[in-house]
Amino acid sequence: MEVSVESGFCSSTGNYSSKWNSPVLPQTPHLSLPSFLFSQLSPDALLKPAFIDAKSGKSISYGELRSLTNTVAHVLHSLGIKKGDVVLVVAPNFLHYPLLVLGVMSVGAIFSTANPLHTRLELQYQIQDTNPKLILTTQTLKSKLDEGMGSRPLLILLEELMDSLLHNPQHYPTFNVIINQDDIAALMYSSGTTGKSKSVVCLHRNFISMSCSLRHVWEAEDGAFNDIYLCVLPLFHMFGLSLFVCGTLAIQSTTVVLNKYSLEDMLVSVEKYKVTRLPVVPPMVVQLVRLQDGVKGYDLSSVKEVMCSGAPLGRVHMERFSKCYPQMRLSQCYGLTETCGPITLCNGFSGMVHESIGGLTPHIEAKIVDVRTGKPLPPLECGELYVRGPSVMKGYFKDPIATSLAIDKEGWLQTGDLCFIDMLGLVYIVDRIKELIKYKAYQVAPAELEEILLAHPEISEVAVIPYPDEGAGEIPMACIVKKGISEIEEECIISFVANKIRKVVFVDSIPRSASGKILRRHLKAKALTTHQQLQISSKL
Ligand SMILES: CC(C)(COP(=O)(O)OP(=O)(O)OC[C@H]1O[C@@H](n2cnc3c(N)ncnc32)[C@H](O)[C@@H]1OP(=O)(O)O)[C@@H](O)C(=O)NCCC(=O)NCCSC(=O)/C=C/c1ccc(O)cc1
Repeated sequence: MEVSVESGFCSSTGNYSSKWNSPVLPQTPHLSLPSFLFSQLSPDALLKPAFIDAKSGKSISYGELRSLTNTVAHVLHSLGIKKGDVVLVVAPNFLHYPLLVLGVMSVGAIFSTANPLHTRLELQYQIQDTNPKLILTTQTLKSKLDEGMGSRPLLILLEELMDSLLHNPQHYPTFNVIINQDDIAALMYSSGTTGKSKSVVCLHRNFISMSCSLRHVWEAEDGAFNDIYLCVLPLFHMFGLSLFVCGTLAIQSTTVVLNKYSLEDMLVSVEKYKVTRLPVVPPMVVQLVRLQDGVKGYDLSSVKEVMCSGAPLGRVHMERFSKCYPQMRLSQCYGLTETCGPITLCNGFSGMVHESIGGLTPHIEAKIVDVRTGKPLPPLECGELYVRGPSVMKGYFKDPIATSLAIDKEGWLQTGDLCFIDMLGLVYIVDRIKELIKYKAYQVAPAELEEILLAHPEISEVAVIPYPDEGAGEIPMACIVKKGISEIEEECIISFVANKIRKVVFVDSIPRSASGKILRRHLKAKALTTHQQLQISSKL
């Protein structure tokens, strides 16, 4: 086999392998993510804060995290939660969020999340899909979950649960249940490459390997144990969850948690806690550049690295950022909900790599596949990125068809992203093939909005596509064919989908392939020019 040391490309298989030497993954079949993380705890870390609440300064040490995780497991058990039951958490970030994740997993139950910004209908869809036995939510969000539930799961307020846990501490023996690495640890929602959002089955094995990889890569840099991370990313999505439950706990560093992102709160927290690493999504980078004058009053000198992911970051923003903040390294990483966290990272690569999303993380293999021929391509040639490795999901929950379309028999996951890999093994994203819109780095599935819009009596055909926007990255735009003599207007359409469409263009027809599939690329180009023309004429 001819494997290039520089690129990791094997000319006989057409596969790229990670350039990292691979950390040993635990082989014992009986292992959960929490027991793995706590088995690695060093005595030095026991009194060290694992998480700090940015606003109040309250913290939870590694020792407390371990004992409280055990308490949560006992409490959930006493509520009738058993191995394999789904526990849904609908909440924004808070100090004890990671504790709940670990507690649910420790009882052998399946942790699931929902975006607290979801509408009542979206929450209902998720509840019907995963059938949780217990929902944990906040007082403010309760009313969204209360009404219209069919067979009602048990609902507990997080404020009450946390209050009783923290104010009546009890000493429990170590909770004992056999959990296998191949048991399901979490169900997380993703749009995949096509269609409506689906529930991704993440095994303990997936998260354990993610923890091992992140630790291996992050520890390669000096001082990882003393790093202070700021968590401004939502923990109910995989980017945040993987970094702050699998990653930072594995290297036993400290994470400062912000309940809700605002630029000002982020800057105050960076200064107050001397944050060293700042994982962000592109809209935050854009804001840091745009509002740089307001940033000048803050001491940000502690920040070594800003790690950006979740959506593409335009070259122009990277350049502006590097000019404004020359002391901070801006790096990108890349992952999908389906890969249970990052599978490329820039750590370990020096020089001008900031346009790349980094090199493959340990144990991850990749293929760049020619979209027309299906053949693997060598370095510098562009095709769809396929990945394989121990953190790749088991599949989509109760959806073997979607699973087989996403993962082939050899275990390759189709990412839906058009990429190339250079001679140094660095990966670059060129375009997106999948039908997905990234609004503020949140995934928006066109099929979901199209289904709602088609139910409108004055709409005969619709296609939802991404439209570029500097602040949000992309906004969902609906291309609408009106029914008959309808005079329906943009505002009416936007409010019909609870404001989830931000622009509308009216078209005569939706271009489709011979098999009836919407030709989105064609439409994107056409809608873009039509919209620009409309904008120009409205300014005249
Ligand atoms: C800080 C942001 C960028 C801006 O904050 P904001 O302006 O205060 O906005 P909000 O978060 O309060 O509100 C979001 C907006 O998005 C809308 N929204 C809210 N969820 C939705 C929705 N699912 N549909 C469609 N509209 C919505 C919501 O209605 C609202 O609309 P609007 O007020 O009109 O702007 C914030 O949006 C934010 O935290 N975004 C991050 C999203 C995020 O974590 N994305 C990652 C998803 S997981 C993934 O795809 C990748 C995994 C991954 C794994 C490993 C890696 O290394 C890399 C990646």
